[in-house]
Amino acid sequence: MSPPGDHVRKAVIAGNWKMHMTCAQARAFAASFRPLIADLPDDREVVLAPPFTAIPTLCRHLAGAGVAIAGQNVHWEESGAYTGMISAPMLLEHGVTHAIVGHSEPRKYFSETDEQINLRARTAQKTGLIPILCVGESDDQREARETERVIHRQVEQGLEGVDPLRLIVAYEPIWAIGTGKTCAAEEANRICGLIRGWVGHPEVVVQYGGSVNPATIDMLMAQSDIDGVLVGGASLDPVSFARIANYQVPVPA
Ligand SMILES: O=C(CO)COP(=O)(O)O
Repeated sequence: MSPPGDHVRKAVIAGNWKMHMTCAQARAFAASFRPLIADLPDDREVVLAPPFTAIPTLCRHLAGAGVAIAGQNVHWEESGAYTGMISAPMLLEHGVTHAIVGHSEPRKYFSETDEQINLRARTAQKTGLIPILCVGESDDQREARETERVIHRQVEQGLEGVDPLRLIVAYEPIWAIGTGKTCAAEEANRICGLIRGWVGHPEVVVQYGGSVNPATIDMLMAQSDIDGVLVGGASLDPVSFARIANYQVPVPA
């Protein structure tokens, strides 16, 4: 655990657009978003993960704005017969710097395993991308009090052979994703602290994700072990995502 409010790690505010946004919509977003983040304090970084098709547009229209671009996934091979997939060199060619791996949606809809996710994370690092490894328990697992066991396994298997210093881990409880139910800040902080311990390096950046919005961001960022957020729905609107990026930690009374 870190002392409260002592953020030695740079905060990382990331948006995951999932399967939203055409190139035209990404262009309009960039035009509105750019002036709203012009004066961000330098204690934080902003990352956006658009769909693959909107990556070149977003890279071009946010050039010089201080926004890093992420892939929403990355294959473990650098090329090959994998119809429909995108490799790390393909992302790097456009200036992409990060890649989400192990998000609960591909885990659920495409049956991604911890072993595959580990291969993705390793390939990402090997080629120079920073993996954003997502972990988190389902509602049933939470009810069955399996949260710690599930996340411990995801961290241990997902990060085998992965360098903790070129890595972000996002704690995304599945029951909080897209439901409007943000995990209580103290509970999210507790799990993020556990994740830091399991990764075994105090400098690893640990984010929280799950229904983060402009009303909850300041309290989340006030927590000692939450170094940033991974935002879905609220990152589609430039005003709300800019408000999240411009978070202000409340000063204790
Ligand atoms: O899955 C998420 C980010 O990766 C969270 O999505 P929401 O912010 O829409 O709950």
